[in-house]
Amino acid sequence: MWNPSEWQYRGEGNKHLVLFYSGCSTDLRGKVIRLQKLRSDSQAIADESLQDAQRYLETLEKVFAPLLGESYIQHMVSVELPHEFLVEAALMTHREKNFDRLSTHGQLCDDLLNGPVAVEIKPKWGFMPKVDGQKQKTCRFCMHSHLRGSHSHYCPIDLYSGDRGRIVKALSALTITPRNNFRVCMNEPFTADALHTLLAEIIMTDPILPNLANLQKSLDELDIERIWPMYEEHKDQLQHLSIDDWARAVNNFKNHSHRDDHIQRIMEYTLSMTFKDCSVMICIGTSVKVIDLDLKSVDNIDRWYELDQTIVQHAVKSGLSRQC
Ligand SMILES: O=P(O)(O)O[C@@H]1[C@@H](OP(=O)(O)O)[C@H](OP(=O)(O)O)[C@H](O)[C@H](OP(=O)(O)O)[C@H]1OP(=O)(O)O
Ligand SMILES: Nc1ncnc2c1ncn2[C@@H]1O[C@H](COP(=O)(O)OP(=O)(O)OP(=O)(O)O)[C@@H](O)[C@H]1O
Repeated sequence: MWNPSEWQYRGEGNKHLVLFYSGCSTDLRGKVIRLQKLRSDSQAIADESLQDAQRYLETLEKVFAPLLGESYIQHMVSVELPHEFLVEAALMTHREKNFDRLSTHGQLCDDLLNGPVAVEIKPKWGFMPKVDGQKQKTCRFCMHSHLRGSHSHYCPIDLYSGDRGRIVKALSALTITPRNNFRVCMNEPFTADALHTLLAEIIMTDPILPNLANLQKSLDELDIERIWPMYEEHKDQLQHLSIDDWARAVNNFKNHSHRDDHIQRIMEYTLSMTFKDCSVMICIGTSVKVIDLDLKSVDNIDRWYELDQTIVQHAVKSGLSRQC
């Protein structure tokens, strides 16, 4: 079953390598395996890899499905992989190798880029925060692009706008400068115009983008500028959060309760960061799913605050006038 020559590279991020099945087994046809990249300083042994893989599935079920809706979450099963398979799989990376080995347990799931036309969009931040100044004018993505000196004309606010013309404008910008925000897999000939028209239709009728923007915004009501001081005060109470703690925070959020609880607000902000960084997989005519729903750690809050300040200060100092 685990013959490495029957698996090929599908994609990878910072933390996972994804391979698709190209062999003859009917059970595995149309599947991918998602493997976690580990560094040698990580202590993960087989047991921990199993726990990590199970933890990911449990987080999807208890934290992200209740927020996003079951239908957008892809079904996954945890599988154990033989050592020889992992050694060969590690050689398939396309990035400069940023890991020492792969976890012994991975997730087997449907290949969402396997259809006649499939698209992966990492839409990023789809709302303008309620903070005076530059943040009211220019969206986070455009300010970040400006800091990076990027030539991309993609603005997420266009993509999330619900307006056909603006959606097509965003898709055209993504086609010219896809960066890590856009990937198209086509097994049928399609012009860019035809693809944009089809995608715009799906984006306008499927509720996924409004839902994502709404989650990003309502989980981030206070902005990092108010979250960071709360985090500095409560850091010590935020160690070792369990999946059940996160599930409780989701429940509180959905019930509009614990609005004055700082820990609750910090956890909500952290959840919003996953929704600002996930990807939407559109397999035309088949499915729309959300991937890369990894729970971010609250330990990132210092870094997020620093980056936020760097991005905004650069926009202000350089007189960025863009209105999103
Ligand atoms: O901060 P951002 O908006 O640049 O997002 C990071 C992403 O950069 P991007 O802007 O999409 O190129 C970044 O993507 P790349 O590595 O650049 O493909 C990661 O997704 C990163 O998440 P993590 O730290 O690996 O959990 C993302 O970091 P987080 O901020 O979500 O922690
Ligand atoms: N079910 C799937 N079907 C097809 N391709 C997939 C699937 N899951 C992931 N991929 C591809 O593999 C890439 C990496 O997967 P994933 O986003 O899970 O990795 P990651 O390391 O967690 O990413 P990041 O660095 O953004 O956190 C995706 O961008 C996508 O191109």
